Amino acid sequence: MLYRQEEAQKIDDELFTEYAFSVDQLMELAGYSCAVAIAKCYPPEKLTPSNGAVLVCCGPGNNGGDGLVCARHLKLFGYNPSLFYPKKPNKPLFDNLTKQCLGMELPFLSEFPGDPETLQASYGLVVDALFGFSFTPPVRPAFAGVLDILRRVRVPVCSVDVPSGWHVEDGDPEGLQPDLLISLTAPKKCAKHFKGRYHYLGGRFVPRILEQKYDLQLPPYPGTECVVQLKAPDSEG
Ligand SMILES: NC(=O)C1=CN([C@@H]2O[C@H](COP(=O)(O)OP(=O)(O)OC[C@H]3O[C@@H](n4cnc5c(N)ncnc54)[C@H](O)[C@@H]3O)[C@@H](O)[C@H]2O)[C@H](O)CC1
Ligand SMILES: [K+]
Repeated sequence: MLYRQEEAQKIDDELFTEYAFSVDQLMELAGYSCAVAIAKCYPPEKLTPSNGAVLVCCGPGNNGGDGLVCARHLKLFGYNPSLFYPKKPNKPLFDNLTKQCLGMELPFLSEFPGDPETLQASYGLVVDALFGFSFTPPVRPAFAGVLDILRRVRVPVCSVDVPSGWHVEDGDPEGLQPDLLISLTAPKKCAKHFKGRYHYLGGRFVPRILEQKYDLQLPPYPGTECVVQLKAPDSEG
């Protein structure tokens, strides 16, 4: 079951109000599941360049927060993440997530690599945590250049929840084409346009009653896993 932007926002809101979760809690689980899905698809020892360098691009909303959490866990999993975080909101949640990353020796870039070639010479993977389910196209100028470079890089791009720049329901055929999509809570409608090799669902925190209310029909997570694979490359599937 694929769901609409408005439903995604309602479910999110209910998790915080009716079910009394805090944003930090859900963001930790969301970002952690992204790091786990990335580690399953691209083990650090197989990345080129061989130092496990990953560029994590974080946007101004909660999708960006998921990116900060994901970067921290990637570091613990043996990757070498750097962050690009040009528009940090002035809120304790994002201050703390930033401090945690700095405390774990993750560098923050002052400028985005100027072209796809420069980016892929230094990083074997990009995490796209720029925009999630609250994005409305077209992208504003501040992020247009970054999205254009991400659209053209040849290293795999892993998108958190929604490929950035895509309409949450209609996608964007000319836009970014990630190799991995990690849908959070439940896949949004745009996921039907996803053409990459790997699709995972993460954010294993949805109470059964909420799942039934929105008829999410979530696939069963295996055992104690925090992610479930929805699409594998043809050779594996
Ligand atoms: N319940 C869950 O599944 C959880 C999901 N999480 C993640 O949170 C995002 C949604 O976060 P939200 O803060 O609502 O919005 P976004 O991050 O998608 O973006 C808002 C941000 O973007 C700016 N913006 C919007 N449109 C444009 C545009 N056209 N150009 C430039 N900028 C734009 C807007 O001004 C805001 O600043 C969800 O996808 C998950 O990734 C949580 O982690 C918790 C649980
Ligand atoms: K994203």
